[in-house]
Amino acid sequence: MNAITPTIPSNQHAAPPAAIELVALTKRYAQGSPAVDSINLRITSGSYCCLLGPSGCGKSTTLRMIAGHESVSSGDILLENRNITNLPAAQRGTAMMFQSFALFPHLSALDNVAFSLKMKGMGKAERHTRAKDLLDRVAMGALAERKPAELSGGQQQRVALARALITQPKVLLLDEPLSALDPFLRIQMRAELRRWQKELGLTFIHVTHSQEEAMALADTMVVMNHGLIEQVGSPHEIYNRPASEFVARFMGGHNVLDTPAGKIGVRTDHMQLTPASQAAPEGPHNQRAVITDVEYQGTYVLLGLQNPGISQSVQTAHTTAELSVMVSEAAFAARPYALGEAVQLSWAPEAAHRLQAERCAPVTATA
Ligand SMILES: Nc1ncnc2c1ncn2[C@@H]1O[C@H](COP(=O)(O)OP(=O)(O)OP(=O)(O)O)[C@@H](O)[C@H]1O
Repeated sequence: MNAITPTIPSNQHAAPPAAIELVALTKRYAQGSPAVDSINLRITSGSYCCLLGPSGCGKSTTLRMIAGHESVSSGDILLENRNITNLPAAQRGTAMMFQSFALFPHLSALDNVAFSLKMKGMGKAERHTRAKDLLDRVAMGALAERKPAELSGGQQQRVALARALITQPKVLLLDEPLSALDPFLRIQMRAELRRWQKELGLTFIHVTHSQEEAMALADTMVVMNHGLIEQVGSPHEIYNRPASEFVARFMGGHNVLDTPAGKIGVRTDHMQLTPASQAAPEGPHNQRAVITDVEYQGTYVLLGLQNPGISQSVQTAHTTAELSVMVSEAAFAARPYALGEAVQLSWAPEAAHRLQAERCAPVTATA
């Protein structure tokens, strides 16, 4: 165990209690950049926290270290101020729910849920009573005798949740729990997960690569990239004020524009289009562009645009960066734009905010 005693700032008493605190947590699998690079994070008790980021950013490694399924290279993990860094998984007060649910195929739903109590030596009658109570709680009591293969994906997920809860964890860890489900069921089960978390009042830490899933579920989103935390905030904060170019691009729905003052982000639905013939004088909050793509999306039309006047020979990844503008269906019907049409793009100064180009140091973050 590392000899780290977390320093408690004098104003900390005002902060809500942390269920999980990561202190300079690092995982190094081999030479080179660490998979998780000295991250600091406090996850508020009773909150729904989503760890989000592209493949390989270190989110699953972080979750596995919290669960005790992966050793820590350096740093500490505290659960309600108790240092659990080197405790065995079963003694941490966490439980894990996996992507594939990992149910035993030969056991009934009831025996799957009761399994860990059996391992602890609890008698059959008592463990079955406790397992049945939990199955009732997730509306699966009537199907308690069925095997996993006789259950739908959503029902299996409920059994997996009951199985994770039987150990009475303080923190439930969920590793891509919805990715095995079809898109309709995924949205339904997403709502159930959120409801369960609120009803149980537990801390959920949910790993996902889906921005939409994280936005729908999280009280707090933690966006990771290359083993570092890029930004921590509510879905509204992350979507409306992405801190860096990476977060703006990863979350989508934003244009990243080069200005003399540096890079700025503007939401695609916060940009206005004007036909070139009615363009205002060029200024810091507008730009010429040409329509290169028109996509009908139902409630809105997504227009792809490119800066004009850049010959093919000088185009680079930097200069060809595409822009998008989201126009309501009604506005597009009133004034449709055609491919190749020259326009002026503009935005209100308050719709733009500065972006950091890249993170160069780990942030201290509170979720
Ligand atoms: N057991 C391992 N041995 C060596 N390297 C590993 C191991 N597990 C993960 N890595 C590496 O650590 C980095 C982070 O992996 P991790 O699985 O945490 O990423 P992730 O963000 O969860 O990605 P994904 O969404 O693809 O699961 C990656 O570069 C990965 O290749």
